[in-house]
Amino acid sequence: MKDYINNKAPRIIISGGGTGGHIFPAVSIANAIRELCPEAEILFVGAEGRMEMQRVPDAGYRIIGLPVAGFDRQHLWRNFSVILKLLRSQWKARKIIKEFRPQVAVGVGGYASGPTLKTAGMMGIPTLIQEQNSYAGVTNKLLAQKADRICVAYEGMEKFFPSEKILLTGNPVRQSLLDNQITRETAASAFGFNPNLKTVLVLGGSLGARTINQTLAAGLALMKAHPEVQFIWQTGKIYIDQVKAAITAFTGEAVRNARVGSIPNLYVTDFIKNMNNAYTLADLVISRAGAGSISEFCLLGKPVILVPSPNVAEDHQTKNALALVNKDAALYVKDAEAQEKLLDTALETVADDELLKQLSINIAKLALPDSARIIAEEVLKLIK
Ligand SMILES: CC(=O)N[C@H]1[C@@H](OP(=O)(O)OP(=O)(O)OC[C@H]2O[C@@H](n3ccc(=O)[nH]c3=O)[C@H](O)[C@@H]2O)O[C@H](CO)[C@@H](O)[C@@H]1O
Repeated sequence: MKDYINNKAPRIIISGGGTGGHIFPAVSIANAIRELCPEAEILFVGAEGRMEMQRVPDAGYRIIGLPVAGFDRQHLWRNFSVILKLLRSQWKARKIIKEFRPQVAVGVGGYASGPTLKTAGMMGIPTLIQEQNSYAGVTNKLLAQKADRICVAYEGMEKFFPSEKILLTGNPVRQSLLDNQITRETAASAFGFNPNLKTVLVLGGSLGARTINQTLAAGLALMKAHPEVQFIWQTGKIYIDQVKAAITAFTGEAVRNARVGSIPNLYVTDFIKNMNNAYTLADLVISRAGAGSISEFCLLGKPVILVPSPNVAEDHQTKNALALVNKDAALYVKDAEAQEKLLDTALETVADDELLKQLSINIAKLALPDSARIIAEEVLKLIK
């Protein structure tokens, strides 16, 4: 790597955030840069008050927050304060860039990345953007003209970006998920579960999913009636109290340490920190169709039922999901049909070993490995 950088420690800004879907790839890219070039200085720039302000320092990196906020696409008249925040953020980004003097800036999407990447581009600093989804986000589309390199995870992204800048790298996934050596027994004991029973992992993405939570809350009796299947249910931080209240209303018991005495096959939590345990134990996953989650399912060969969120920009989760469903690599339940179909489909699927095996084989074919390292190399190449 030294020849890229003339023996000087490279300084790199990584910007983006808002949800885990942008933050986790950013941290993976930073780790891969550190691995290739341990002396690299890396500074994150995110949005004040958002998830990255906690998760990035947890991962061992410094982050500065901008007062940036997302546009309200439904009520345009409410955006006056958003424009002011954007101007203040651009001014602050300029100050950060002048002080830190990065040789390259990396944008991982989300409105948090807009001011820093735009300012870096205007100041003549090379930029690389990473798009996780099969339908490009608005911030990345705006940044694309000035970007030097655009790393994508799906084919056909020429619809959104200049084709000569595109590189198909896949989405970076936390390395620890791929190096996982945990046994099924150890994983089961983390949830107080039996390693010999089938397990369904229910994920709502980094923030949780209302429909999936409502569906499981309405399906407590069905889960209780199937003690041969264990459920790990991740609700998201904003829904955990509602979910616990629904469980208590059904059982008459409080949820203690994620467990309920009268439904011993259920584990409920707002967020799973150790995804290794959860993935090791899961025979089937029910999930939103966030791009990062999908990349993990592909790399780990996990059979999955996707329930795309209908509330995301340009319905991009449905497009992410269909890219797999069209190759028989995942099952698909529409958000509007979840209440009616989701739990029954999950119980039928998890009992069908042949189907589980086929789904696992088909989804594993779509994996794009080594993404973080490939992107890190591209970042370092941009340093003149
Ligand atoms: C509502 C919303 O705007 N969602 C977007 C967001 O998804 P979201 O933030 O949900 O992100 P992804 O599905 O891409 O990734 C979620 C990440 O969180 C991790 N995880 C999840 C649950 C948990 O308890 N513990 C845990 O560690 C997963 O392992 C995964 O690494 O960014 C994605 C990538 O741009 C988009 O495709 C999604 O549409």
